[in-house]
Amino acid sequence: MSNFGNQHQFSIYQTMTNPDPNRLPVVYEEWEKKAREVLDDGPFYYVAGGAGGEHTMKANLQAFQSRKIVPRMLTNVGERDLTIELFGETYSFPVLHAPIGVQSIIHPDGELASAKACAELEVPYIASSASTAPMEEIAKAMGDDAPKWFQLYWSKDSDVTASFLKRAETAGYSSIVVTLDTSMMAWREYDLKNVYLPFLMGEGVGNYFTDPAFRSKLQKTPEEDPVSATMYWAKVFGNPTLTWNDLAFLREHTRLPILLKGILHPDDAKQALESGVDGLIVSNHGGRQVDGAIGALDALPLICDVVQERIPVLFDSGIRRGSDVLKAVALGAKAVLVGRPCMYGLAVAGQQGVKSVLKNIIADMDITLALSGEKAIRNVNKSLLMEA
Ligand SMILES: Cc1cc2nc3c(=O)[nH]c(=O)nc-3n(C[C@H](O)[C@H](O)[C@H](O)COP(=O)(O)O)c2cc1C
Ligand SMILES: CCCCCCC(=O)C(=O)O
Repeated sequence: MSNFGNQHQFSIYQTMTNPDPNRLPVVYEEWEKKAREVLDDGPFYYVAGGAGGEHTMKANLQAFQSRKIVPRMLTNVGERDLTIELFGETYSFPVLHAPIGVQSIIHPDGELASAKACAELEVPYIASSASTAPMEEIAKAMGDDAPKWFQLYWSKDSDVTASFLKRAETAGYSSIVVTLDTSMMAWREYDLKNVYLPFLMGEGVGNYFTDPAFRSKLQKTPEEDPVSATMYWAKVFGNPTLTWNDLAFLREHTRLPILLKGILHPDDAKQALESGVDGLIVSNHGGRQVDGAIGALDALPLICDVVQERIPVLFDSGIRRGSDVLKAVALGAKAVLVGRPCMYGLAVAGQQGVKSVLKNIIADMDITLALSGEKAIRNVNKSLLMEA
């Protein structure tokens, strides 16, 4: 049973009789609207926008709408258990903070605010390779006991990749999420229109500019010559030549569990199983990479059919409310990652905003679980759902 759940006894009455003193939004759409008010066009559309005509971004939300929960009655749901097990650890909820880079464009406290909000809630924070703050600072801000994972952008410079893996392990991260769908930036129409790419303004390079392997490749330090350092970053950030055979390199350089993020095709799930990775994250990067790609929730049951619970499958792309978490879990996800909603929380109210967004999703999930007739999130399965 989760401490957070026990301490706070999620109930709509409790929430209403103890209203948030800061009067932060509750409605997801209001967080987004308020974020729009506080952010300039460049940063707002960088976060909110997707690839191409944003068809996949819309398909992500549509995939949730087309599945309906069919609640069960008289099942004694007085006590709920929201905990899950992953890689030998017990986590309080089936909810993690998605890896999100360049958070300094959203709030001056950036990743440190988000990570601290997660630490307060016992929600694992996945620190992005493209964070503005270096991974060591994020880990320190969270504290030793807070659950933290590291997301790897697999650099063309293998010394940098190996160095990131070593640093993550030393800093106390407990799993490595390898994002496969972003070897290069997609065609993002709003960013092109706004001529806005945060990396070219020195955001999101905190892990690179502090990295000994990265620095050793430069003629002048990033402090002396940030332009040349940024050019080297652009050259080595991603590696579109990678193949499944290259995964052995990652295995050789870390003893931590490795999860592959961005899996959508069942044949890739088969390859992943053969390559011996420890987990998968079904994701289309929130519709930010391949416009026209399958809605992520539509891909989830296809991947879970192949995996057959041999390794954990996690999910992201479109989680907005508690019922979305339930639907993803019912379709086979062990846990979900929350992305854009946290960034709207960060924009509006920094650490408190991220905390509030995550707390609301978890409370909504707990109540919806109970009202659907289930008491343990780990027992939720596809019998909870019907296709509309
Ligand atoms: C502003 C922004 C930056 C992101 N940066 C990263 C990143 O650095 N690494 C990564 O693996 N995914 C990144 N993502 C993708 C998220 O991890 C996640 O897949 C996506 O946000 C899920 O879609 P949703 O936010 O619509 O639910 C980013 C997403 C956004 C919105
Ligand atoms: C050069 C591409 C960097 C992308 C890093 C951030 C990200 O993942 C995103 O979706 O934006």
